[in-house]
Amino acid sequence: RLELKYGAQYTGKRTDAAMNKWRSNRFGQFIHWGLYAIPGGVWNGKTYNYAAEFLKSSAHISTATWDSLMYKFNPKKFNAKEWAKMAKKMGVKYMTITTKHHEGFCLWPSRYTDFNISNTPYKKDILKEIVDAYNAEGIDVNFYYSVLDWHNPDWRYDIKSKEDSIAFRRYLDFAENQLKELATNYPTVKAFWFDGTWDASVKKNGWWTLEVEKMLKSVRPGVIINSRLRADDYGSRHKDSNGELMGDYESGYERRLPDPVKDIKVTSWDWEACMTIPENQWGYHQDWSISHVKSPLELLEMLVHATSMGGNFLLNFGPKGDGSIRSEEQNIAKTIGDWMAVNGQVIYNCDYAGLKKQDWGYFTREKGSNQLNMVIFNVPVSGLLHVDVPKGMILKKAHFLTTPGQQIKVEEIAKNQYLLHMPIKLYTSPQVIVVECDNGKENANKYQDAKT
Ligand SMILES: COc1ccc([C@H]2[C@H](O)[C@H](O)[C@H](C)N2C)cc1
Repeated sequence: RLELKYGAQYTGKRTDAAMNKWRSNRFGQFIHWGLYAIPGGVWNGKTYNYAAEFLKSSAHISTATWDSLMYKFNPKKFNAKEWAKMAKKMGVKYMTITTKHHEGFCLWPSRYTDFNISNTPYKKDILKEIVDAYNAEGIDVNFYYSVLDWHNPDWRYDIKSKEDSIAFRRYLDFAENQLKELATNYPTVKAFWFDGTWDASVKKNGWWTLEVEKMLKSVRPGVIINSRLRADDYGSRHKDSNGELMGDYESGYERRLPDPVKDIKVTSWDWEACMTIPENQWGYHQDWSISHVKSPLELLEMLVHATSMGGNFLLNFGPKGDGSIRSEEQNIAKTIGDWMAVNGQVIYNCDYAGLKKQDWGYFTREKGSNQLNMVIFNVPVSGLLHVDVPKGMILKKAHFLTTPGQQIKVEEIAKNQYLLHMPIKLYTSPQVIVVECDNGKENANKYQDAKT
């Protein structure tokens, strides 16, 4: 083991109330909103297919030109309460919003830069409106903050000279001041989602990433920090040079999910996957025909997949420059929300159930419950759902969540093996079966192991 000054500060999952709430939330809404939403991936009549929040670099736009978009930020159709109501109906328990993305524009009236909402035609503290509206709906609010900052002249991608280190030190002080400002002025913030920390300049300043984590936790006790902020003494990120996870949860899953077999070890730490609806657009893009756009059921399966492996799922929305929400996103919020309204109990406060993954779908289990949840996406033509249970676990009764009176046949077919008989018919949405189980006595050894 290496002696580290800036490595992981503790091992194992946090079990305090704030982290338990973060974990039980399971489903969150990511919001990417900034100046990039105004052009929406199109510049001088040309559509750029790369991520819309990167248009400044895709279209080689000067900082002066890009920054003048600030004078156009006046979202006439913005209504924080409507956003929050839609999110509530979608069934999210938390929301993470870009307070400042790589462009450096701040959605709050920061005293550390003029490149902020107070100098737009909108003027008002739009971040406060959003935080208040979501909190009023009972939704926790987290702040995304990009350390990478294209606007601030003190930002450096690497430290190659004395001048670089002096400038970058100024930048780190600026960023720490902004973070302290956010943690102080928005006291209900529950977590910080750091991004833009992959460059050499940050990796060479692991000490700062720990200082920021400590500062935020002293200003806002209980606050939760993602692993993406952190670099250790040797520039190792997310996990320190001893392989220990830094921050409070792993945030490396971006537009991908851990494999239910190969990555089963993620069940031993907290983690979150963030996901775009198109293939790779976080900020609003005018033309979604340029890539695959995930369907509501595709995204719902990802949410269940994440829960089944003990992780959170953060689904991204990119509001338009005028503050309205595009119809595809409204439709996804409605469809997922309708399912969550009936079946949310297999997601909220649920975790990895400890059973082997099966083809038909995913297991989840509520903390401390003797009830096993089965969420079925792939109905076998036989109607027979195979379940392998850990030694000592016994399956008793089963029924569809929505029809508790109608039993589903549970047939023990071999040692620690069951088949559940699902009525064969057309299913057009993910089905939920709840199974009463007993973790008690050893299975009666009534089956003969093959002599091999
Ligand atoms: C270089 O590849 C990148 C860099 C940054 C990202 C940013 C996106 O803009 C979005 O904010 C995502 C969460 N983040 C990783 C994505 C891909």
